[in-house]
Amino acid sequence: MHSDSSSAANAANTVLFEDVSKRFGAEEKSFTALDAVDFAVARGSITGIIGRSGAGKSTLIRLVNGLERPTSGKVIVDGVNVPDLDEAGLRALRRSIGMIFQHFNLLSSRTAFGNVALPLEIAGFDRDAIRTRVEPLLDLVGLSDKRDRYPAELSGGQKQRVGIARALATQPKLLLSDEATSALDPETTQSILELVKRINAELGLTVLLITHEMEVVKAVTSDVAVIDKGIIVERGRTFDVFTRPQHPTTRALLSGLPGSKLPAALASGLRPHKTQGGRVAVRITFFGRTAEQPLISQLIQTLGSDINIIAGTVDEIGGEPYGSLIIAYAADDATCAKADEFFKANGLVAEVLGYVS
Ligand SMILES: Nc1ncnc2c1ncn2[C@@H]1O[C@H](COP(=O)(O)OP(=O)(O)OP(=O)(O)O)[C@@H](O)[C@H]1O
Repeated sequence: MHSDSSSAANAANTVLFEDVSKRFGAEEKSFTALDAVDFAVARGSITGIIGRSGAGKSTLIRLVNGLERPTSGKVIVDGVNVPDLDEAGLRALRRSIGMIFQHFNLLSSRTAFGNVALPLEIAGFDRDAIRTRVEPLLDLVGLSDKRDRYPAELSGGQKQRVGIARALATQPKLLLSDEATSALDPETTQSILELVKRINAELGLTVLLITHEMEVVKAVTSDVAVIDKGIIVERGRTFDVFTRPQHPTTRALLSGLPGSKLPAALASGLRPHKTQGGRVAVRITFFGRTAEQPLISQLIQTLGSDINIIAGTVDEIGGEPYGSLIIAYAADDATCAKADEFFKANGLVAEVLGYVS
């Protein structure tokens, strides 16, 4: 029974963390970097891990390629528990995992071609086999014309493309990305993310990325986990987590996203408590089919009173559209009860932001 369910879990997931804890330091002064983490990275997904500095993101990723050992629990990659591997097993594991980094980690003495070839040389491929493998990879990342350039002659985006081609050289099943776009400008970030998405779709590669950039998670990931002080506090489909964040840490991390900030005039006028004859400001989020219905005119009819539309945005998360609208209406109990009933009946997520006079 148990082995059936675990083999099903291994088929569906490239990485499984089972009750993983990691403590650093001696017993009495030890520091818990990861605490009872249960988390799966679905095969073929682009999964993001977000969290504040020091939350445990890098530790989590270092457990996957065996650079750290868990204090307890299992880290299963493609059906194999990484802490059980010997040196030869770890070398084979690392060949099956590609990794890209914030500062690219290219060898300055080698050309683009030479950097991509390096893991193949280490794995013992001959010159012809290396050329056959490297040239299509340089082509895939759009750098065929830069094959003989040294890193110093390449832009940041081009260096990261070399890093991606190098990560793919040993035909890994899993790509780990550690802040890979954090040193790049927004436009270059966008083009690197497009490349990661293409690789994920065309090669069926599972991608696990850690980042502090919420825009990156929003643009490319299908799934996300939020880590806070070593504990996974929230996880799910990126669309669900980003449109309906439950945990205060998630809300705080997402508050920096464009569109989630309140217009300055509204923010300065918001009060936490009702005032006599005042109005309530509410953010409504629309998804899927609800976005297509004439909900505002229906709401006006339902409430029988005027509604101010204060701000609105339409956006996309992981390719799925959603809209958000901030409105204000009379804050008396009867109107609020009717509005709540309307939101519930129409499957709308409504969040009270505060009160305005
Ligand atoms: N080798 C180590 N020895 C002792 N403590 C460590 C060690 N490695 C990490 N830590 C601690 O574990 C915690 C988690 O570190 P980690 O690098 O995983 O965080 P992070 O979320 O990746 O942070 P950042 O975004 O700043 O890179 C931190 O408090 C860190 O100081």
